[in-house]
Amino acid sequence: MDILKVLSRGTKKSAKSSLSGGSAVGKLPSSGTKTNPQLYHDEVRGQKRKRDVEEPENKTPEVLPEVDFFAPKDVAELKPAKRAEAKKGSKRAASPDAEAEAKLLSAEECRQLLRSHRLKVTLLGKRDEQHKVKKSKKKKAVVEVKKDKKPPQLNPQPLVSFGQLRSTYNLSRRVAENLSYQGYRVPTEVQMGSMPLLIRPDLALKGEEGLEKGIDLLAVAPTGSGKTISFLVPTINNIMRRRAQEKLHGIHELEAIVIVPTRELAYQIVHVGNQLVKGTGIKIVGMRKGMILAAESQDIGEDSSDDEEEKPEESEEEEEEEEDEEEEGDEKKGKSRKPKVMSKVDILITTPLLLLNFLTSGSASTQKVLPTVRDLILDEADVLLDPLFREQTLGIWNACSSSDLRLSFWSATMGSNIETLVTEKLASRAESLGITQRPLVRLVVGLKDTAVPNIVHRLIYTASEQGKLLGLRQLLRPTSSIDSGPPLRPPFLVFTQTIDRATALQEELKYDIPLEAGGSSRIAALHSGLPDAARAAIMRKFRAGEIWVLITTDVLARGVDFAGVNGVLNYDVPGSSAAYVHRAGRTGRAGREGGIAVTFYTKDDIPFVKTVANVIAESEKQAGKPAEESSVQKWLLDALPNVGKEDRKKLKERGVESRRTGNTAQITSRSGYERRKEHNRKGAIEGSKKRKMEAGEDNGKGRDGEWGGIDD
Ligand SMILES: Nc1ncnc2c1ncn2[C@@H]1O[C@H](COP(=O)(O)OP(=O)(O)OP(=O)(O)O)[C@@H](O)[C@H]1O
Repeated sequence: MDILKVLSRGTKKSAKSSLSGGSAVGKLPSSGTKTNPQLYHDEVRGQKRKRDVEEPENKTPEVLPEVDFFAPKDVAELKPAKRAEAKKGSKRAASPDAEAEAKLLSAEECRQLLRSHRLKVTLLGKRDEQHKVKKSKKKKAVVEVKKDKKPPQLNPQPLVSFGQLRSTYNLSRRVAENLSYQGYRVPTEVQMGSMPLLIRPDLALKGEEGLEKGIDLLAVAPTGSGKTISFLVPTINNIMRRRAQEKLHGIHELEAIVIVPTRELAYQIVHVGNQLVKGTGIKIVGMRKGMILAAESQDIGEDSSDDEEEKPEESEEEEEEEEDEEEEGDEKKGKSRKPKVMSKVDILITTPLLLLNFLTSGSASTQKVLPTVRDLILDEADVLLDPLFREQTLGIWNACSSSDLRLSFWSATMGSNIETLVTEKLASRAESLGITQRPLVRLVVGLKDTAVPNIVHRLIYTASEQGKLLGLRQLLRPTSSIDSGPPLRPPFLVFTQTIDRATALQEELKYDIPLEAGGSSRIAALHSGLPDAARAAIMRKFRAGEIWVLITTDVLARGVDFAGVNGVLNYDVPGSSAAYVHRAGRTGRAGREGGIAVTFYTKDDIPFVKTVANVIAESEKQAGKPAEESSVQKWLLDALPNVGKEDRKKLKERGVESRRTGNTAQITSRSGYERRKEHNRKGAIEGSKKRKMEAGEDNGKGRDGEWGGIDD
């Protein structure tokens, strides 16, 4: 019965959890222990950090609230005293611009504070020049050019506390209150760096010629570091400020679009956004198939027939009901659902193809444009600008025709190729519109690209595929632990390379959990081959703690926030270092300790393990772990072969080849005879279904051009 006890632990919501048996267990993400969301707070030599002196609210982590990990952070859940406190705080803080300026930190204080939080802000823009030189000159010349043209570093005002959003940056009172209700106490590094830049660039970049009017932003910050709040709060606030200035009350106009790679992430952002817009009148909507938005047609130069078509006014309740239904999926309602005219959307959250389909629907000679959009946000920008989605994403980007458009790009991983693409695209857009290009600022938290510093990493070699299965079963046992480190405890995520393998692994493990503990209902598989309703239901159950082991593909690798997930198991090696970072980053969110990422590898994976091993080594280095204690010893790093460019590309696109076909593609503990018998039982219909699914997966996309699995 031990397994029941162990698995039940993951679902407890109280900080005084029933976890027992060692301090490591007490620190699990699901246990609700206090945490500090700031990953980096190095000492600044010879200077006490100003925020420690000035901001009592910021003295924490001791006073951080206990977190109810799986529950939505709803205002209604907060105690009345806390609500009143939040309200008082935000009212008290109102102040005019002059006062705000007086509160700004000196340039040196900014520099010190940014440095102590490992925040690096640079002005991009000259890179294209560097690249041209790189191609045409010899190596020596390149080095010289690079040295000379290092992008200039900036020291913008960092956000020292959330209270400052109101007192210094004049954030809308409502939004400040809503943010306060979330229970956050200190801004994370990415919030420190980005929010002033996006809310009040004139203050944050005071004195920086040409930047005060506003910037485009490329932000690279670790997984789970609060990027969603970083882009949503400024976006909401900018809409409110502009409407207040122009005395536009009670209107709805599509002003901001957030593009994300998966529908799970879209729903999640709608949910987070809805907490922030309560009482503001702003509507955040998730894009759905058949939804019609207000748009202009580019070719005929006037509104097309379906533009601005008003439907009878809906009551707030009706609209809210519709949004709630999104999570349930459209399938339930059948295909007869009519396309709907949306007249009330201020912020749209969408996957690329859904919106592009709308923009390109209708006559082939017309293309719809969205001139009212002033904020275009690419969350998980590197994947959205990867060749897989690039055309779709750029299609939307091109349709946002406002000369005031502000762009921001967010991810935990951003290759230099993406930076170059963004820089070039911004320049060509400015040229074609005949406008001055906004400056592009890059903000990096920690070291660019490569780390998940606040979790434990383990690389485990098994002699065969069967060994991995045994290993996973071992991990499901209550007494097991990995080496001498903390055990992997449910709830956790298991990543496989393909949809087939996810399904097969679920089949294989479903009787491993005793009936008394919920049996097979505790294990589920989620992938892009499932209908919307099933995906939404699984997500809901996992968040509610009803599912303990969720087997999935890379469809859940990015952005999805399961605060109480204790660990990630890479049953199959990820296809790139970025894929490892994003998968591993599903645990240890908001600085929570005790998260663990385990990666199994077999001899088939050896050519590709070095990328993962490097990320682990870098993560541990950033976390301050001495090299001799690293879980990837130097001898292993030295011994692992380097991966050639071509192989890396192939792996990224297709995964480990042998796992797509043949014996090692199967996950099973059954004998060959049993497997053949089972195989013969499968009918032709089943076979054709499977082929369709594989076709969708082959190009890395699931249905609707969504992020589906392999690739990164
Ligand atoms: N200042 C804060 N203090 C504590 N928790 C926070 C803070 N800001 C955000 N969070 C919480 O941190 C978690 C992760 O936030 P979010 O999903 O925005 O991360 P992310 O940076 O977008 O991660 P990813 O790169 O994986 O998409 C969320 O549960 C969010 O509620």
